Amino acid sequence: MATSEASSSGGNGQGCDPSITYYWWEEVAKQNSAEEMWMVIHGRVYDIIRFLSEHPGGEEVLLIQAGADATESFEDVGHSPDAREMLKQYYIGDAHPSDLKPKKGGNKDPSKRSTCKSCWAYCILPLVGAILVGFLCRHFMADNKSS
Ligand code: HEM
Repeated sequence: MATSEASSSGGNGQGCDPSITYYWWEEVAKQNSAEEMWMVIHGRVYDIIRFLSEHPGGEEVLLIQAGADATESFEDVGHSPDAREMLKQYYIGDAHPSDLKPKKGGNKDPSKRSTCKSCWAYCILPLVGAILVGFLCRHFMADNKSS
């Protein structure tokens, strides 16, 4: 179960409801053991350890999503309203609204860098092309004049 230490983790941030326990993504990721297994679905944190063996879709799929955001996988399956109702009994709090969700496949910086790279390519390449065409035109015009 959630510890009081975990539950005090920053419920006083901007736009936070004092009646809700907020968890940082880092904390959620750590709760991935035989005693506690947390996952986030639509920004809400669930401790699904009691549900593991009962899940009609099997334990395996839940284990893969443990400690992470399972929203996409949960929705992909097209769970029934009953399944959504069941979620409530495992709810322990919300993912902290001011915490950034960890991205799959690395942090934000590399993707930022690649965006910048492509931006440079988009700006510089046409410029170099235009200069090259200008030089070629001048070269051919000079050739025509001299002959
Ligand atoms: C705590 C969260 C979850 C609950 C309460 C839950 C509940 C259920 C329930 C009740 C069913 C039976 C079918 C239905 O009523 O929709 C089901 C099936 C299934 N669930 Fe979940 N589920 C959860 C999370 C997940 C996640 C994260 C996945 C990831 C892929 C998943 C994959 C599946 C699959 C593959 C089936 C079988 C679907 C089928 O046989 O057609 N579930 N789940």
